[in-house]
Amino acid sequence: MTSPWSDFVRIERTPNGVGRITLERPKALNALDLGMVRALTEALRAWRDDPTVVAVAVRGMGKDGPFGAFCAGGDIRFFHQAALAGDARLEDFFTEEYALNHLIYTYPKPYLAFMDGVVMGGGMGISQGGRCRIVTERTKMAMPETNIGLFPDVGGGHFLARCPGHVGEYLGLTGTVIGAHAALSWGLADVAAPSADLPRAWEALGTLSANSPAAFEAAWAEWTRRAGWQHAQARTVAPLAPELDAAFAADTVPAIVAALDRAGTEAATQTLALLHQRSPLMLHVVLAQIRRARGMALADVLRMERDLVRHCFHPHHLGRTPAQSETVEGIRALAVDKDHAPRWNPARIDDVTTAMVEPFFASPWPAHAHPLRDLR
Ligand SMILES: CC(C)(COP(=O)([O-])OP(=O)(O)OC[C@H]1O[C@@H](n2cnc3c(N)ncnc32)[C@H](O)[C@@H]1OP(=O)(O)O)[C@@H](O)C(=O)NCCC(=O)NCCSC(=O)/C=C/C[N+](C)(C)C
Repeated sequence: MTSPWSDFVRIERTPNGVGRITLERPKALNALDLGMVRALTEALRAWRDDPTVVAVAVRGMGKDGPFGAFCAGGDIRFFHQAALAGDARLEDFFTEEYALNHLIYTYPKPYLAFMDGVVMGGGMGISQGGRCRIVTERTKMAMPETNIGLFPDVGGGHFLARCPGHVGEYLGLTGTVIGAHAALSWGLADVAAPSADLPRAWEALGTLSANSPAAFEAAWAEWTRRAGWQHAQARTVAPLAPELDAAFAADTVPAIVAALDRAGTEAATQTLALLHQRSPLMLHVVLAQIRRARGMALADVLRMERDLVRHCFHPHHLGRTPAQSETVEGIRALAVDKDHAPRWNPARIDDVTTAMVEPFFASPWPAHAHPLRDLR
């Protein structure tokens, strides 16, 4: 049945105690709106507290049926409209989405994410905290937010900071799209499956016999091994190209740019071209976000990101209104006017100052009034 919170979320519980969720908004690549976030949260809380439920799985509906697309992130068109209209639901969305991400990370039962097709932004937020993150040859994974004048949130600081070497900075700043191989190598997936296997795997969830979450996890692991799926432990880590890793180790964005310029390889030149398309302001913010997140617990990372997203849409410290925010401009260019020509402000990486970046990290709320104060 569809959730009472959203027609875009189908919720079912199999007789053997597996909660199954299907995102059903294929025309927007299953982009998440507030109703979908609430539907997921309510289902997950109910199943967490139901002793007869042993595991949960989530997938997306593609244009030709189940699978083929997981989730392209938060509904950026809604962000744009809501920011321009001063719609208070935007703030609720941010708080509730981050709380959902935290719920998934701390979920006491196996959470399986079938990450077939597009997995971006908020799609990473509802999968990276899972215990079994399944990718396929069709997976297109990214944290593309610098392309829309935003930053890799939904726990991006947490999971990007934990990638090997300086992969996290590379992915977060450039928004590069990766496939199954890189996702497995860099700790962003647990198992790779042929997409053709997914329908029977989904059905198998309803047949595995397990009377506890631990027994389910063991039975599922055995099923995937028999199916010949490739587990992350079996892989050697494929590093980022050495010149990219060295460049993204630099202390500042201009120093990263200079290092890529000096390296001059094809990979460095392509990476440099990507960086020059992104919001210069947000490149600086994202570098600081990932570096700070390395020393922080998940709940603190999400609180920091909640502060950052508030400043992104209310950039008073830059003397700008919500309508003049870098994010509203980035979404306009990508998904509203679709001219793909954002007018970033400042336009040049070298023109971003510390005084523009540092206030993003000052919380607009005292600790006792923070919207995510209860996360542990
Ligand atoms: C590269 C993408 C994913 C796919 O490109 P494509 O060419 O294969 O498909 P197309 O762009 O035509 O998309 C099909 C339709 O889906 C709509 N769409 C796609 N993504 C979204 C989205 N995130 N929100 C709303 N609608 C979306 C797209 O407009 C098309 O609709 P029409 O046919 O024009 O009616 C490409 O779609 C893309 O780059 N999408 C954006 C990806 C992105 O930036 N994701 C991150 C979003 S921010 C986020 O997730 C953070 C959330 C946290 N928080 C809320 C707290 C800020």
